[in-house]
Amino acid sequence: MQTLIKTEAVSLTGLTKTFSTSRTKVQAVKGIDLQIPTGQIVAFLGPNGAGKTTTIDMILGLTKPTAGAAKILGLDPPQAVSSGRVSAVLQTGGLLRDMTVKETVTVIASMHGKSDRINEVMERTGLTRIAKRRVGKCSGGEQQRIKFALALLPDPDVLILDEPTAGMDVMARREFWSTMRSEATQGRTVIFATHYLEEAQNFAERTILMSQGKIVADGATAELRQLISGRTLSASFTSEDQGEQAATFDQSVQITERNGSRFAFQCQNSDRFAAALLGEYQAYDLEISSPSLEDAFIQLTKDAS
Ligand SMILES: Nc1ncnc2c1ncn2[C@@H]1O[C@H](COP(=O)(O)OP(=O)(O)OP(=O)(O)O)[C@@H](O)[C@H]1O
Repeated sequence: MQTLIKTEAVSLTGLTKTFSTSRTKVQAVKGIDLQIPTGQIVAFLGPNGAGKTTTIDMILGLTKPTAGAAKILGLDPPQAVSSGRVSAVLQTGGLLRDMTVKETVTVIASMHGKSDRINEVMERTGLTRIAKRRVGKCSGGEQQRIKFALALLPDPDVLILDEPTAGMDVMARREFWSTMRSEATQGRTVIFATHYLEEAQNFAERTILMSQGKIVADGATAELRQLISGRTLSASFTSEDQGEQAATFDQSVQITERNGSRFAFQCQNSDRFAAALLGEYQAYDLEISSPSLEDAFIQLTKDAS
């Protein structure tokens, strides 16, 4: 009987990268172990300097790991990339400014032997209407879309995108993700790095949280959402006693900061608590905020240690 072994799209073992400069050593990635099955849509989420780009560069074979290994589709990165089964949209890497959008797509398509896909890919990535524009005249967001089109030309099995919406406004971002959604079908693996929790929430089924070169959480995006679903409410009271009283509203309420008669609380049921603060507890100057990604990282890193 034949045994079918399913190849992982990406497999990282003890992946480590240390950059040495004349003065210091920066441990950008600190021993990551990770398996991404084919067909999964995965977000690498993390603040600046978390190690997302370095990890992606190692997956693509653009940087050599200091220790450990990266495999993509069961192959060494350079082999996988040259097979045309892996494409990337990177932050760096320029386009030729004097060429038009259509010329750019045409040149790369002919290099891949995919000239038949030019019109389809341009249409799908919304480039048809700016086909004659010179690349140098395109906005940052439009240039990102050109890179995206180039990455789609070979019809790759694995698509890797490093902050693909950098430089796009809210509308352009929305449009980009709606195009992406239709591209992420038929078993294509999509891995993207982002700073935006919202992008991970809306698009990825799995989110890998990175902080300071390590994975601090890895799971279904919906679970992550739960984890940071609480709210912070800040309010002023007529007396400190009133603020302390308010903290007894329910078990989820915790005082996180106090400054005289101004208090900050964390709680789960923010709507009900806000109503009680303004009514029952006679609070004023109420502010409600969601925990930032940074807050979540601090919490998760604390939990992990
Ligand atoms: N070539 C390099 N030489 C020295 N340090 C580097 C180099 N590349 C990255 N680093 C450092 O490694 C750490 C991780 O950087 P990396 O770019 O991977 O993070 P990131 O999560 O992608 O951040 P961003 O969201 O800002 O792109 C940072 O501290 C960065 O300064």
